[in-house]
Amino acid sequence: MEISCNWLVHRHGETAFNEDSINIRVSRMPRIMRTNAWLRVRGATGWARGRWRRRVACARDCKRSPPPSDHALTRRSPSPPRRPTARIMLNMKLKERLALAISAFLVLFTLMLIVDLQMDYGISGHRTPLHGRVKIGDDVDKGGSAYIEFRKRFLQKSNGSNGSREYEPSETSGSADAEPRTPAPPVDKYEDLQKILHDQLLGNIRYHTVIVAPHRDLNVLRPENPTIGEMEDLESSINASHLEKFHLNIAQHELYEEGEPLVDKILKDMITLPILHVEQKEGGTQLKLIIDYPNGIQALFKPMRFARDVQTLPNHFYFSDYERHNAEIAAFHLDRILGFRRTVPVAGRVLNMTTEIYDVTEGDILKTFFVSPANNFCFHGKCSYYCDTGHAICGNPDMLEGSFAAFLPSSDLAERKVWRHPWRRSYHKRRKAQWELQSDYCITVKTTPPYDSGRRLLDLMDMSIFDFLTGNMDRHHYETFKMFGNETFPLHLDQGRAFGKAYHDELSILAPLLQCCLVRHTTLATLLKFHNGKPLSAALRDAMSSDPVSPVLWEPHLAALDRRVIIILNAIRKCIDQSENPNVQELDDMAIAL
Ligand SMILES: Nc1ncnc2c1ncn2[C@@H]1O[C@H](COP(=O)(O)OP(=O)(O)OP(=O)(O)O)[C@@H](O)[C@H]1O
Ligand SMILES: [Mn+2]
Repeated sequence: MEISCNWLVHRHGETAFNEDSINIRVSRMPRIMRTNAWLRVRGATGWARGRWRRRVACARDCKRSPPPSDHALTRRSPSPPRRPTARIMLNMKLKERLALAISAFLVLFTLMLIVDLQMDYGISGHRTPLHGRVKIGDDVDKGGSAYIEFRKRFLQKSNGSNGSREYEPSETSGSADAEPRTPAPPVDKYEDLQKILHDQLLGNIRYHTVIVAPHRDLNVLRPENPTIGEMEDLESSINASHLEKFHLNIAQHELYEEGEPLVDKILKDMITLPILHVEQKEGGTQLKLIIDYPNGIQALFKPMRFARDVQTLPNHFYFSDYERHNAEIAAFHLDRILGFRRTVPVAGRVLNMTTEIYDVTEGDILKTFFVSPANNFCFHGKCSYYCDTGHAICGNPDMLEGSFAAFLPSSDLAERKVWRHPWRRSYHKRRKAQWELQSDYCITVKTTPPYDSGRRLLDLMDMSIFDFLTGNMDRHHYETFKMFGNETFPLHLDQGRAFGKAYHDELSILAPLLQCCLVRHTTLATLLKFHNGKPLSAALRDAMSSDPVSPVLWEPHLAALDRRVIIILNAIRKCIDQSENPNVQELDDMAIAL
């Protein structure tokens, strides 16, 4: 079986997948069987070689004299006459019969594969269909989540087939040109949701299964909220930089306080201070530079690669998408506007590549600088993705735009813990993650520390909303500050792959919210405020207008935000419906079946 799989997969040219599957199978066997498995593989090769030699010999001799076995058969004449097919089968040697059987099996298998693709249904159950349609979770919702139900309804109203929706430019409140548009006033004000919030504040609702009231939310209660400075017993000196002061002010429950004046000062520092030194950052997949300013201030630089209106290539997966510097800037402002305050300050700036990069760096990166055929100054650095001449970063002719993210405190001051995101994607073109296959996945997460108590699960709901708004599918890990233990906020770090598709709303990013049906009162209140008041697009546009590289976002991306707020509100409403009428899904399923 291992051999035939090997053959099949190689025919499709998928060596990596093949090696994986073979290794997994072999490594699961007991040691002695593993040896046998390999012997079988080796035996097969020897067998094939022997067969090839015999065929060559046969090509020389067979025509002249029939093989001895044929003579033997002709002598056994008294036996009763057989049907022609049976005779052919008998005349065949064992190995030829074997070969015929294998060929027949392969033809059948290929047919099954074709049928499988047509039906969009994985043969193994764990194999993702090869084309773009994504089947998420079981058909029947086992965990009381609203995911399947919501997706069905969502799709009934849309022309998409993959649990998400594609829009034509004319369909959205924004247009493909860069003209800002004011969206029409909302038809549905979500008064049902507003009423729940109101009742919660009045204390009329003590407990709600979907909306977590402020008096139950540790992010609001904050029984303790020490800062890094307090934990480490450090105070900033008079001549400390804004960034140092900012570091010491980072608290257990937020990166910075609402209205913190240091944030704007840090933005200004990163935009205006001279650049003293530049070095490529180790780790990560795409090129990033560490920028040194005077007074020990540092920033993480991501370069501009494309114009604002260049979207994710249709055939690119989320994990092979390029990073966009402007997504980092926009996500910082969005995080601040939404009141999360979990993203480091990020600003845009245009650099002179000669004096502000080339002249102040050293090492191997220097060897990657060149002048392009269009006479622009370019470099590509060294990294695991897109660091070659074909994907170089080029100035115009030597001026380069980029994002500058304030550096987090060093690990000497505040070590960070890296967590695998429970709803991380598979990062494989055909494999699915567990949450995509299991509709009651949230139950598994909810019962596993640190998601079984405290604020963490609610933080993931916020992150899912934040990422859905920006279209970021690349949330594989997240980080927290170790010194605060588990009861602390997760950083919203790395939004390089956000804002890639302005006309596509990727519903699967909302899976944590839809599978758990849980949201903070405060987060819902913020979304309703933008939906019924000044739209999120307008608030973000205003917030980013003072950035040196403004306009930071292409207008259709801003318009998408208002559209996505509505989708989130609908999702929350669906969750509430489901919690109040747990049998509603069964009824809907019956209705669909009829
Ligand atoms: N502002 C920052 N200050 C200090 N370190 C940072 C900052 N932002 C990111 N990092 C660190 O640098 C690493 C790489 O950053 P980032 O995730 O943005 O790059 P990336 O190339 O997109 O990585 P990946 O490909 O793994 O997603 C992160 O794991 C994080 O620990
Ligand atoms: Mn990244």
